[in-house]
Amino acid sequence: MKILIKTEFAYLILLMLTIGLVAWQHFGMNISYSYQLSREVPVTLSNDDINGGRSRGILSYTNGKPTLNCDIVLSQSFPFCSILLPLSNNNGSGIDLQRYDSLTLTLGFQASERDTLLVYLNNGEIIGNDQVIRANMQVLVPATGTQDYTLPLSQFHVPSWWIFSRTEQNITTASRLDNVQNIQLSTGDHRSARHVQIQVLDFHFDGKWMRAADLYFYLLVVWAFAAVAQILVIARRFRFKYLYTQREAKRLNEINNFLQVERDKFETLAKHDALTGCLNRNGMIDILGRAIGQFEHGNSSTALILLDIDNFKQLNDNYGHDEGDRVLVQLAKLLRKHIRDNDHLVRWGGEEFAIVCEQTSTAGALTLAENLRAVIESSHICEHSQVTASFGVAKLNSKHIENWFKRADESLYLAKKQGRNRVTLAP
Ligand SMILES: Nc1nc2c(ncn2[C@@H]2O[C@H](COP(=O)(O)OP(=O)(O)OP(=O)(O)O)[C@@H](O)[C@H]2O)c(=O)[nH]1
Repeated sequence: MKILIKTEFAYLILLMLTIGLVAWQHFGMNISYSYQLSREVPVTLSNDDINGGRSRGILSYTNGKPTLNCDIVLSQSFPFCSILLPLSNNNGSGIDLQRYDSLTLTLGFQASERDTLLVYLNNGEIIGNDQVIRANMQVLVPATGTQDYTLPLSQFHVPSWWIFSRTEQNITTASRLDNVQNIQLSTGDHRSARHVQIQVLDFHFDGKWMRAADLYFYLLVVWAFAAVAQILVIARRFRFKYLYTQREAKRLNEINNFLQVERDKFETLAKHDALTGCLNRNGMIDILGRAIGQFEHGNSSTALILLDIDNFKQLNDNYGHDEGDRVLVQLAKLLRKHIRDNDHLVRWGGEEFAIVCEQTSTAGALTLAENLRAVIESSHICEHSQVTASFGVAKLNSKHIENWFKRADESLYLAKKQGRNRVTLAP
C-alpha cells in the first residue's frame, strides 16, 4: 500500500512535470539571434557582373541602416543585385539555425516595376573535399514601404539553379541550416529593366532552445521508461507475493498435518486404554450407538460378553501390582488374538473386559465366551499361578443399553457365584 502511494505520487510528479515542460516549451523556452545593423557591420554588395551582367548596385546607409539601390539592366546573364548580411558565431564560423523556427526581416522597399525579393540563407558545408556554400532560398513578395516579414525556416528550399551549378555526385537537395554564413537579399527574377531600393532595418531569428518534437520524444522515452519500471516493480511484487503465499501455504500445511497427527493421537488416547491398548468406555460409544440403531431397524443381532479375571486381588497381593498389570496386558493380547475383526474388545473396568459382538447370535456369543474361557485357562499368562476368568453373556433385546449391561453383569456375577471360571447366559 505504501509502495503504491509512493508510485502514484511519483507518477503525479511526472505528469505535472510533463504538463509544465509542454506548457513551458509552448509559451517560453524562446531563443533569439540578431544584431544591430550599422555602418560597422561588414555588409557586402554583389551584382550580376560576376556573371558578365551590367546591372549596377550601390550600397549606402540611411540612418545607419544598409540600403541597396539597384538599376537592373537586361543582358545575356540573369540580372540582379544583392546585399549580404554576415552571420557568425564567436569562433568565426556560421551559425546553427536548427533550433530556430523563423526569420523576421524589417525592410523598406521601393521598385519602379512590380518585383519579388529572393531571401537566401547561405550555408557553408563540405562536399567531397570542397568547401561549398549551399543556397537555401525563399521568395518574398514585398509591399512598398516599410514592413515586417516573418519567414518560417522550414520553408527555405534549395533552388534548382544551385543544384544544376554543382557537379558533385549524390548531392543532397534538402535545405541545410547548420552553418549559415549570411543572409542574402536579392532582387527578384522579373526580367525587366527597373530600379529597386531595399533598405534593411532589422532582422532576427526566433526559436525554442528545445524543439517541440525533441521534447515530446524525450518525454515519451521517460514515460516509456517509467512504464517499464512500473511493470517490473509490479511483476517483482507479484513474484514476492506468490512466493510468500506459497511459503505460507506450505507452513499452514505443515501445521495442519501436525495438528491432524496430534488430533489423531488425542483421539486414540481418548478412546483407548493406555495400559492394554483396548478401547475404553469412551471408545465404545459409537459401537453401542450402531448396535442400538441396527437393533431398532431389526436387521441384526448383537451380543455382549463381560469377563472378569478371577481372584485378581490375590494375584496383585501375592505378586505385586506390576505383575497384575502385565497379566492385564497379556490377557488383552490373548483375547484380541481369539476374537473376530468385527468383535470389539473394551477394557470395561479394572480387571473387567467387555466384548461387543456384532451380527452374532446368542449361541455364537456363548461359544466364543466358552472358547475364550478355555484359552485363558490353558494359557500361561502369569508364570506364578494359573489365571482364569468368569463370563457373563447377554444378547441385546431392547434399546436400553443400561439394561443390556445390567443383564450381562448379573450373569457374570452368577458365574462368579457359581464358582468362577465359567460362562453364564443372561435370560
Ligand atoms: N495390577 C492392577 N490391578 C488392578 C487394576 N485395576 C484393578 N485392579 C485390581 O483388581 C482387583 C479386583 O479385585 P476384586 O474386585 O476384589 O475382585 P477379584 O479379586 O478379582 O475377585 P473376583 O472378581 O470375585 O474373582 C483389585 O485388587 C484392584 O486393585 C489395574 O489396572 N492393574
